[in-house]
Amino acid sequence: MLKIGVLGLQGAVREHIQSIEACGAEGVIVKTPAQLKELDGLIIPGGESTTMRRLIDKYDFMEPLKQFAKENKPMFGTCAGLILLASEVVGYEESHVGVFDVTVERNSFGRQKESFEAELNITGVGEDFIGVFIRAPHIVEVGEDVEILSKHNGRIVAARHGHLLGCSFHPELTDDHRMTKLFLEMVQESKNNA
Ligand SMILES: NC(=O)CC[C@H](N)C(=O)O
Repeated sequence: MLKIGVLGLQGAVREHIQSIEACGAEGVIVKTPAQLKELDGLIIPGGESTTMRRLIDKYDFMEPLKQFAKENKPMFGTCAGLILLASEVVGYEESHVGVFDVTVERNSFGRQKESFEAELNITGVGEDFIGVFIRAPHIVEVGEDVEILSKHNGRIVAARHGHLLGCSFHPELTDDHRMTKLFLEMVQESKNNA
């Protein structure tokens, strides 16, 4: 059985665990860097990226997270998690984990649209996926080898680069587990290749 961790420092952790379990994998709440060693894949959840970053530093997660990506272990960042994985964040000099070759902009859907739902078509997932956007970032630009999976109103809201996946919205907040399933397929693929 695949073992998927959810970084458990802050944010929508439990909902991701439920989605992972609904897809038939084992979900683990990750509280210490040592736990990363036993995982096949890791989800960085939505929440508040600045708070999560502070906790990543406080609990010495930064190097182990970079190492995890370097070992080609799949990572999936949702909303704030996407911001944490991105190689560039608009308006900030430094990225956070910085392993995902995309530029993101925070809170980029405007004040009047702090939170909304939208029907999305997502490559590899399907049509009519309800994306829940909460003070969501969007992807401004992607690197050469990054595949754009979905756009909303012309803005990129999901992308994949090899073993890395990111989306602007919160797939764990609906009962539609197709996005989690896509990630689990990536994890299985990477495990088969290892
Ligand atoms: N729902 C979310 O994860 C919001 C992300 C938040 N706006 C941030 O910048 O971290």
